[in-house]
Amino acid sequence: MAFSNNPSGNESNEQFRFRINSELLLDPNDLLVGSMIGVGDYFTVYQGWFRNQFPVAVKIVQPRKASAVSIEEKKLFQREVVLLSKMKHDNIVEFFGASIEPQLMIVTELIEGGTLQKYMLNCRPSPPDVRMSLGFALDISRAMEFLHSKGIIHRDLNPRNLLVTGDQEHVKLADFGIARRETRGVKKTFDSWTCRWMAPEVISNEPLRIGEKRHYDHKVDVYSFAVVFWELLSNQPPFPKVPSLCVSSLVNRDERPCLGKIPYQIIPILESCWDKDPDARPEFREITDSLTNLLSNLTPDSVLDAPLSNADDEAYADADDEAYADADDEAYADDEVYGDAEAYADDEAYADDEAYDADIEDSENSPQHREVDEAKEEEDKKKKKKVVKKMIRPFVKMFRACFYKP
Ligand SMILES: Nc1ncnc2c1ncn2[C@@H]1O[C@H](COP(=O)(O)OP(=O)(O)OP(=O)(O)O)[C@@H](O)[C@H]1O
Ligand SMILES: [Mg+2]
Repeated sequence: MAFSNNPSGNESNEQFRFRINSELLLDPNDLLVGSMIGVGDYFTVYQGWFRNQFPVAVKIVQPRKASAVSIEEKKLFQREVVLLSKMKHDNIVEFFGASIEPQLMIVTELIEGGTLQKYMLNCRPSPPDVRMSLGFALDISRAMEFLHSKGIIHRDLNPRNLLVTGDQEHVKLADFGIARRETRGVKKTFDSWTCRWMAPEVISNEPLRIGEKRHYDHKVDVYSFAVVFWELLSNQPPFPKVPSLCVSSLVNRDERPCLGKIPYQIIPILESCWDKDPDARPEFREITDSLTNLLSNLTPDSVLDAPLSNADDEAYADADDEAYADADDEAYADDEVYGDAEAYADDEAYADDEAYDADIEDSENSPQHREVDEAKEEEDKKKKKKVVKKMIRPFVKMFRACFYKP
């Protein structure tokens, strides 16, 4: 790939001097950049080769304005370079180097299994095997334990920022774009979908005095971990029926994702991790210990027990049906696997649409088309209902957002 415009060489460059240790910089001529593998808010990510020897991921800052990288973007880039270069851990994406010219780039190890979000979409409707979920949760906990030991809060822990290894055995933490040193942090802007993983103290709607900042600490990551862990066990998006705008008031009223299908042994871990009181949440060191114990007591035949509850079953069936599909649409808009996720969400609908069209065509051309049996009629009705649901979904979403009261 040819390097396009030179975003670091523009007027705002004069106002911002990079302070990146030269040891962290690599020679861009050693890089071969290939096809695109992901798009985030700040970066477009490409598969590449370093010195023709090993594959790498090349994250290139994508300026919001086509012509220039803003100072804000340069600061974020610099912050990510500095943080990532210090994070050497098996469950954190390995940093190889960065480049300022001809473009702002971060080069890391290539993780071939895609995001955890994509992995879970591919598993749906079932959750991953419980051993696999526990293993992934343990990987995440270890990465976070390491991060916190360095005094860093991630602040954006969600399945889009976790990558699955090529052998699908492990996950690694990626994307330090909004991580920061712990200083009883202040709120940062975030997109509405990611608020589903954010702790109540971060997304609180409580009014602030002028100049006052919202305070929180590293325990916000413990809350986010709990939501990701819950997702791994249920393979449901958090709060599928709730519009993003309303999640904040819901979690601040102590509502949490449904524990109906979660094994008994894991419920206490989730409940403590997403406790409203940050001080009541455990440290990752303790979570790592609990998960290690759980995993080591899990023999090949042992099954973790999930409570049986009809009410929960119904709730889930309901969520599976319509709201779940809504959530997928909403959830994965403007996401790097947007194509995949939308294809996934739409796949079913489109497959249904096509099947529906095909059915109508078949039945019209068939000499026996008047003899459609009851089961078939029922099936057609269901398909029509789905098509109508799909059509009115945007309006329903709008209504929910306007009138939703938790
Ligand atoms: N090391 C890697 N190996 C493989 N794919 C990667 C790697 N790093 C990033 N990606 C892909 O690129 C996408 C965007 O990367 P990243 O999250 O780092 O960028 P971002 O701009 O900070 O995104 P966002 O703000 O949406 O979180 C990831 O979701 C993932 O699909
Ligand atoms: Mg990201």
